[in-house]
Amino acid sequence: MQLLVSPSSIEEAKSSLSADIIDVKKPSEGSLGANFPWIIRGIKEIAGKKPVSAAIGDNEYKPGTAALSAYGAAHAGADYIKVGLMFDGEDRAREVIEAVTTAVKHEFPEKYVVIAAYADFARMGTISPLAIGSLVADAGADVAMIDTGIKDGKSLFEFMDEETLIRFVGQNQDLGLQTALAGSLKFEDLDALKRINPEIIGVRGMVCGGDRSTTVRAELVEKAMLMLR
Ligand SMILES: O=C[C@H](O)COP(=O)(O)O
Repeated sequence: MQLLVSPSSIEEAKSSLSADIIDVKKPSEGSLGANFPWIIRGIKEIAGKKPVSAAIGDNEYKPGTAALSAYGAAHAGADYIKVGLMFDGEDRAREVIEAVTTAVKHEFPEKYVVIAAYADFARMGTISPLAIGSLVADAGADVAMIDTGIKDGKSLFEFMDEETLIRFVGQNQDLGLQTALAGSLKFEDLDALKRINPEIIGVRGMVCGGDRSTTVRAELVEKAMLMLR
């Protein structure tokens, strides 16, 4: 299980360097808020061989806009391009997933496309994460992800139980996809996450000391890495 940590600045990225994947985002612009291309590029420069991920926003149904954002993030140096689906409808999701995957893979076949839907989809009226697996696989994207859309402290586990998440991981594996799980995860959740065993877990609040609007702390990233090994 790889640990993905989401810094919002170059300074925070320096505190995140012991993580497996450095995920650039702008939390003030949403759960999967996109940061500036120069921040992605700057973090890529200090990340060395560590893979860099970039969130491109909690996208509404705008395939062209999402594709161009994904292309921009790939050009800025991201190895993983993370796309949130903040709308409803499987046909519309298929269109956006195909658009972003084509935008990235045409020029950068080696890069990973991560498609995220939200555990709290019911309260937002957006697509269920349980509906995206085949769409992600059909488009040739790589990772199906669940995060929480509204960051009010309610965690992934308040919306989805262990059994459902194990099923999600299994379905993705059958489709040849990796799974990423996130959403106000806490150190106390790590045992359950080990049992669920996704390829990637994503955190910010946990390594900020509980409040994701503060800053990433290097010692908490190291603690999480130790607990996962
Ligand atoms: O990709 C992961 C997210 O940044 C998770 O953030 P969070 O742990 O504060 O919910």
